[in-house]
Amino acid sequence: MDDTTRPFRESDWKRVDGFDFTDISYHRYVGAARSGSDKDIGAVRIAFDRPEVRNAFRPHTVDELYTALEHARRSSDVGTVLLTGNGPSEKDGGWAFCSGGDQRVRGRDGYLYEPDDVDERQAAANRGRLHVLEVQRLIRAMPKVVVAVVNGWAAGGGHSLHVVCDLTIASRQHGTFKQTDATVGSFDGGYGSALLARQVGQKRAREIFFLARTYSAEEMREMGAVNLVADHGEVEDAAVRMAVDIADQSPQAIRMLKYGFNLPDDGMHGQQLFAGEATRLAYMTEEAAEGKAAFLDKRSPDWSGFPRYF
Ligand SMILES: CC(C)(COP(=O)(O)OP(=O)(O)OC[C@H]1O[C@@H](n2cnc3c(N)ncnc32)[C@H](O)[C@@H]1OP(=O)(O)O)[C@@H](O)C(=O)NCCC(=O)NCCSC(=O)CCC(=O)c1ccccc1C(=O)O
Repeated sequence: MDDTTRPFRESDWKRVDGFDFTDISYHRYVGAARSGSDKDIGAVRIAFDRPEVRNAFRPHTVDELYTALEHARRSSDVGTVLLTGNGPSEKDGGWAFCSGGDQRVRGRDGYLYEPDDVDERQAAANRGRLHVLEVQRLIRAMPKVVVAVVNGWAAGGGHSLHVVCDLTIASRQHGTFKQTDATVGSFDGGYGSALLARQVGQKRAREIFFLARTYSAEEMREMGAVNLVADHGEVEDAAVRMAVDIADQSPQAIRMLKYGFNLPDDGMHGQQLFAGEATRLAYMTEEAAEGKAAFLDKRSPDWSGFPRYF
């Protein structure tokens, strides 16, 4: 197969209206015929769009990424988010998922907005930022399946983003993993390392961070941090096929499963998300409706019709 084939089939996607992004692209899947499904599979594609710097993110990129992810989170007809990087670089043909924080705009207290991006009223709040961690939390907390499509380098903070996604598909020819945080004096001591250790084991995770070596897609699959390796031109097709399968599952079951998987590692925040969804389900029962009705009727609730299940 020709490994320079582009994975992004533009005609199968429609740009999501209402946004004027510069550093990312945001599309909705409209290629039902090619996906093999006759229904809307509820998939969106969010891609870093800075291929000339291996899709490194600056604060403005992170803002846009957060905005698109939050839009996807709030869209009740979206079930799967593909997160990837546009490419290749026009400079040298290199492919990247994401190479982490843009080192050119790193200041002494975080990453700096460029002057044109700074809202004067918020100038003080816009000083050094490390808010890709907010994006990590959003990916973790959104009750949709987020699939990292690693079509090139996943380095530094880009490596951490793939780790925090629910599933990862990687390009056999170009998917390359390298945790460079420590090389540049950074460290993701949160999800990027702890969750990686859950995925590949403590010794392997420490090796990946402490040695900052380069790993192929196949090596990462063998270690357990990648679900599927596909030929470069087919990585996005493989991700769409995952979205087709996800669309066949109950949205409620997916929500409860994602929060159930997160719960042991996410402490009370994980418990709160799981419990919130359990509360939503409870509200849908006659039993909960009786509690509300009794309050509004100014009478004692009558629980006699509701068994004490065990
Ligand atoms: C990714 C590489 C291994 C790719 O190597 P190669 O294919 O040889 O390409 P290059 O020639 O190096 O790069 C081409 C071109 O791109 C520029 N570039 C690449 N990466 C970056 C970057 N991160 N920032 C700025 N520019 C970049 C490179 O300079 C070249 O430009 P030319 O003008 O053409 O020369 C390799 O590129 C590489 O190692 N890149 C750096 C990876 C890196 O160290 N990233 C930062 C890690 S730290 C981080 O991401 C912190 C993020 C964060 O906010 C955070 C904070 C706190 C906790 C957690 C996190 C978190 O990690 O999420």
